[in-house]
Amino acid sequence: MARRRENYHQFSSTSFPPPFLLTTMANSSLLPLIILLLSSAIIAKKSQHPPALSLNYYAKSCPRFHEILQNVVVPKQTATPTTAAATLRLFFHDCMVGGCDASVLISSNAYNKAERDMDINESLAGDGFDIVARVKTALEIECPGVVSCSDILAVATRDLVIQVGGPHYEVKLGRKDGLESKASNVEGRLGRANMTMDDIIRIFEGHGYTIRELVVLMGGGHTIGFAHCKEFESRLFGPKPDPSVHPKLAERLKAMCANSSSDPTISAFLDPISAGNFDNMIFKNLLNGLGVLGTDQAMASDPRTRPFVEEYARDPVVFFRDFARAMEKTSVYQVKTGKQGEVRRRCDAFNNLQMGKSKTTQNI
Ligand code: HEM
Ligand SMILES: [Ca+2]
Repeated sequence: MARRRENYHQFSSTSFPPPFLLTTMANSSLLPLIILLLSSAIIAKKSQHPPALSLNYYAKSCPRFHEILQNVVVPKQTATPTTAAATLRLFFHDCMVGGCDASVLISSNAYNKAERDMDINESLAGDGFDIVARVKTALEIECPGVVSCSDILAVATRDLVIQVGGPHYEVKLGRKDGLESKASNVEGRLGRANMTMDDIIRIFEGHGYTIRELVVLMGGGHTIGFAHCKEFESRLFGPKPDPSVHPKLAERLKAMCANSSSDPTISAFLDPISAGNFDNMIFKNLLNGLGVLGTDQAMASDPRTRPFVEEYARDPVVFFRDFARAMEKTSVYQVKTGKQGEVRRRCDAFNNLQMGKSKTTQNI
């Protein structure tokens, strides 16, 4: 009773409305907000945002990761200089199809026609697959089941780009290997050398790249490596030879590809002037009609891409800076973390060999 009086006294003498009523009012107006916060916290906990990638992901679980990788990569590139280009293309073809998740490394089996058996991937050179497999074997001895094939591919690519003279960029770690690899996922996600610039731009924009990034990636990618005759022959021999091919280059390529029907392995350097080095020569070439692929040459004629070709031909520092940024962006594209993937025991097979059996039978 006394308390009630006391309270009453407080109400009447100090403030109106009384504090307890104020709190209640405040509570009631905040109630929807509190409910919202609580429910979103519950939802967030349920959907458990996947962990982010980090630079020191293997610092505790496999501290010698990078050293072990380098012990395989450096001598392999020295002995087989085609490795860098093979690995860079492999990495790009992986990332563009379902993200950088090593899906391109999976071998087909009786149940599943995998990405690597799509025609566009059949020309991926063996050295890229080989380097990942060898690094994986070396790592499994020291830290079994720890390092993903997708992290190996991403870091090997970066190190090989540097080894052939390209720029450094950071590669965050913690990617998981994908649980799906279907040939039917590839179409429309990678460009082909006979496409129009409209098609190429559409594909790159679909992946979230600007036209500037398209030019730096395509040019940077093709500053090293080879193309088989079938990728550019129509520019030389077709009913209407492409007038944008420099006559001297046309002559050389024609002589080279004369017997390509009997030997389909014949290939030409994508950058005929400085093939082995990662440099901005490819852009200078394009301005002089020395592009081997039709799509590369088209970057120099299309008004949407030409300004960037000119800029990179002029300024190797800007080219390196932009290529590094675009590669760093590529390396985290649609990556899988946490339970979205796995760390494969071997890079060419899912841990569960029956993976996707029922879903993928129709691909065969
Ligand atoms: C839509 C754009 C692109 C098209 C149409 C294209 C097309 C091609 C073609 C036709 C080849 C020759 C393949 C062969 O005959 O074996 C090739 C090779 C290559 N591409 Fe691309 N490419 C594109 C973008 C890229 C990008 C963005 C990169 C990397 C950043 C890249 C990296 C490479 C490399 C390194 C090679 C040489 C592979 C080797 O020597 O083993 N390409 N590309
Ligand atoms: Ca992939």
